[in-house]
Amino acid sequence: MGFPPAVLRLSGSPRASVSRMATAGPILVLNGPNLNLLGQRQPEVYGPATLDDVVALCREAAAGYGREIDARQSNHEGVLIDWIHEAREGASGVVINPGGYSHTSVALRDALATLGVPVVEVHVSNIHGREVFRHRSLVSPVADGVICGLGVDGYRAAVDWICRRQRGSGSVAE
Ligand SMILES: O=C1C[C@@](O)(C(=O)O)C[C@@H](O)[C@@H]1O
Repeated sequence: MGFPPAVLRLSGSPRASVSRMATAGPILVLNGPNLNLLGQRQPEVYGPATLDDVVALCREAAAGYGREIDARQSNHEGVLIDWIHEAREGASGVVINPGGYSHTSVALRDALATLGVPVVEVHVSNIHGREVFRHRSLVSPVADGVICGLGVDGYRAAVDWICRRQRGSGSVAE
């Protein structure tokens, strides 16, 4: 059975619920290769919003819960991995659009699998309605939820979900 045009799969996986919930730290919003070109790149696929717009809407969503965003973008796999390692120390959650690395990077997946905070994978486009090579994400199995096809609103939904599930947990609990 295929996915409908817009896919929102958010599961409360045991991984995040048993994990370290450090809600004091910022939510890391990580964007991978070519996402710096949002708004210019294939607007018929990715829409008119820019990466700055994405960051602004994430900050707005987080601010509603008194939370902060740490937004970063890189075109380099190793840099993204280093930032995920950094997130192990202080981030309270990760929203990641791995771009093309979603479909190729075992290393990125392995880095994400080391995290003990909620991870949501976001794709602006509906990857399941596009080329077959985009249908499989190596990252999805280690994410708590996957949102695709909602345009940049998917980022807002991801931040909102992390904030909601951590609301009230306040402090670090092992
Ligand atoms: O760079 C991207 C963007 C994307 O992650 C998205 O947001 O829809 C989908 C990927 O297949 C593509 O390589």
